[in-house]
Amino acid sequence: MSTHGFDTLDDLPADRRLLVRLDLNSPIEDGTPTDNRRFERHAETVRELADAGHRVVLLAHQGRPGRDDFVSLDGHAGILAEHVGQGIGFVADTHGEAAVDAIDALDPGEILLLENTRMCDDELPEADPEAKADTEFVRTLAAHVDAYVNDAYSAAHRSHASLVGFPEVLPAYAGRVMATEYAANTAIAGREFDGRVTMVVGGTKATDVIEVMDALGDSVDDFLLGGIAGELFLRAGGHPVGFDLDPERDLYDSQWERNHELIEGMLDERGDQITLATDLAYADPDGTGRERVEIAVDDIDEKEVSFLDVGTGTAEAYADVVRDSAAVFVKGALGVFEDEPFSVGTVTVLEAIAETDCFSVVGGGDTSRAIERYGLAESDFDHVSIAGGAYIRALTGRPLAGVEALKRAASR
Ligand SMILES: Nc1ncnc2c1ncn2[C@@H]1O[C@H](COP(=O)(O)OP(=O)(O)OP(=O)(O)O)[C@@H](O)[C@H]1O
Ligand SMILES: O=C(O)[C@H](O)COP(=O)(O)O
Repeated sequence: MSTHGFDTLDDLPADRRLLVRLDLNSPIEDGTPTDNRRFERHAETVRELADAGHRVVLLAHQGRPGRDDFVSLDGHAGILAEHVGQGIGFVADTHGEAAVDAIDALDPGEILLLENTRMCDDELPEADPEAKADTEFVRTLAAHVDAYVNDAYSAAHRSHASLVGFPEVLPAYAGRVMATEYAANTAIAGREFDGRVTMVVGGTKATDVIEVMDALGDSVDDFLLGGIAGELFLRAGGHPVGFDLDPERDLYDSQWERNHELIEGMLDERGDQITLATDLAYADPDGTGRERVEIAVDDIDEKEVSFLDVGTGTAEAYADVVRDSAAVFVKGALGVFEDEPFSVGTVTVLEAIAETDCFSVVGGGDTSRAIERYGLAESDFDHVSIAGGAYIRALTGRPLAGVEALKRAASR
């Protein structure tokens, strides 16, 4: 058993038929997943298991039902195979006859990916591990394998069937990514810093970050906000931003409903710790759609456009705070950095972190991609985590459901 209280691949017996949970949740462009660090890192675990002669059955999720990024894992199999350097079979079934037949037909060293776990009704919503273990999904697949490996650290904060159900009924082990990320993020949670501690908060998952901001209020001096969370805080301050203008897209309003009381309370009680954008950028509707236009927040008087980045003045002010910090934690991008005109906020802040001698962690499956995309060196950051929600929750010292399940399995 590892010092963290769970078993790892070092404890795994030979010649197993393994169910291996990865997190391949990726940005989807035109229905297809885009390659990213998650494939590269998980490929090492998968290669190690296949090379050792195990039969490897992979589980992963993509998106959420009802969202544009809720697609089949067909495309993921090909990208992962490139990184592993070996063919990966794919079956468009989560736990039916086709899935079970394909599992039973595996030879030693072969790899199979099953369909998006979230296409099975038993996977979501969150429930306690015993209830998840008692689902048809878990009972069916568990009967066709010998052991379970969880490598999906970045999804370990979710109490879903594929993360907490299997370790209740099978011998369970942490994969290499799980063990490495857990060790790094847990060590960060216990560190003390001699100087200002800053957290840069953005991205689309405002609900995740707002809860964590509330919990970390005593250990972080400055929160610098962008992305969807940033706009929801501006909305709470009475600005006409942070509303869904496209009825097809649900980015702001439901997260506002869920969090506005918490946001208002934080602004009242610790508003001096929270820095919001003073200018924002949007795409010129009269241009090609990619031309960047900036506007001061105080000059926005109607809900007319969707904002895609913080403004240049905000980005520079945030970079100044970074240069004056002993530690900087990033969760979520300050804008839609994938579209270069709207990368200014994210890249300006990341460059300031890279140039400054502060302790730095950049987290988030999407956000960590900005480092390579804009030519920054990973070595200029202390830790680049492929996890988003799990990494920031770890900073609060809160347990992760998937990790707790591995610990229970090891103690049985
Ligand atoms: N104003 C905005 N409007 C729409 N999308 C935005 C905006 N600002 C940032 N984003 C998007 O946020 C994404 C990154 O944040 P996200 O919340 O998905 O976190 P993450 O880094 O992927 O972490 P996790 O691993 O939790 O998913 C980027 O892909 C970026 O395009
Ligand atoms: O991408 C992630 O952060 C994880 O895979 C969790 O995804 P979720 O936020 O859709 O549960």
